[in-house]
Amino acid sequence: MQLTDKLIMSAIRVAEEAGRAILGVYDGPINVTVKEDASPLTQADQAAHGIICDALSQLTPQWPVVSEESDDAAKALRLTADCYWLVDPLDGTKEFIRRNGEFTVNLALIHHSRPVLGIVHVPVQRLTYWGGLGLGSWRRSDQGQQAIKVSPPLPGQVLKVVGSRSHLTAETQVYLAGLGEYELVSVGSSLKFCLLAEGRAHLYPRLGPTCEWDTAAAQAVVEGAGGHVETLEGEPLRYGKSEILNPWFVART
Ligand SMILES: Nc1ncnc2c1ncn2[C@@H]1O[C@H](COP(=O)(O)O)[C@@H](OP(=O)(O)O)[C@H]1O
Ligand SMILES: [Mg+2]
Repeated sequence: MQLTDKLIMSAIRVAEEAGRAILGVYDGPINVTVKEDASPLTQADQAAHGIICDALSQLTPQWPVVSEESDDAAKALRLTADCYWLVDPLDGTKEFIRRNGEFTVNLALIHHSRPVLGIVHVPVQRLTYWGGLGLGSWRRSDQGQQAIKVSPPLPGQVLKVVGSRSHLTAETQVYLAGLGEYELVSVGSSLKFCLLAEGRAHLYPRLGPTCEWDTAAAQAVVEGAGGHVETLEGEPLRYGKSEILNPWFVART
């Protein structure tokens, strides 16, 4: 499978277009409904989902699109397709509803169970991260574009840890208590991975539930930046598992 710059740039434009639709909702009244799994859904999740599914289906008709907001038949494609887009149109819906800016648009290309390309767009910051193993990782904002790399803690430096703002579990707190000295920054959505990928955090332990679409794009960005996203057994997170839930994991430099 060939990932050309043209394809990557086109997919980035799709994420950014979805981001503009999300901001259109963010600036007005937000209608919140509750899904079967009790998680919130807004008209912004649905608008972004529609834009992304339509645009990616046109861009790469050979690869199915599986989104958090897809129906069950489309979601099941992740169990059989060799190569597919895995999308979270609006990660951090709770942060979106709170209007704290910590939400992202996430497009991952999965090939043979691995995220080979990830795009994470942060609408409020007009900021996009992308990358993958063998591609490197990049960030682009109004200030310009640059390659990004993870930055392991320097000797004597306090460990910078990122954790969920809305879903920090007791198990994660027990893990943190075993770390010695650390500084915890709470952030919503897949932004946590991006802070690690660009060297602003050292560790993101997630001993709690996430779904495959929450992690795939940002895992590719971390891996392209030289970092790792691993289960507690030290295996890279994989996709197309029989369960949509990921095992607990740690993202690290
Ligand atoms: N009990 C649970 N089961 C499955 N996924 C959960 C969950 N609690 C949180 N998540 C996932 O965590 C994501 C938010 O991550 P964070 O807590 O790091 O901001 C949510 O994404 P959405 O906002 O897209 O629903 C959701 O998918
Ligand atoms: Mg999500």
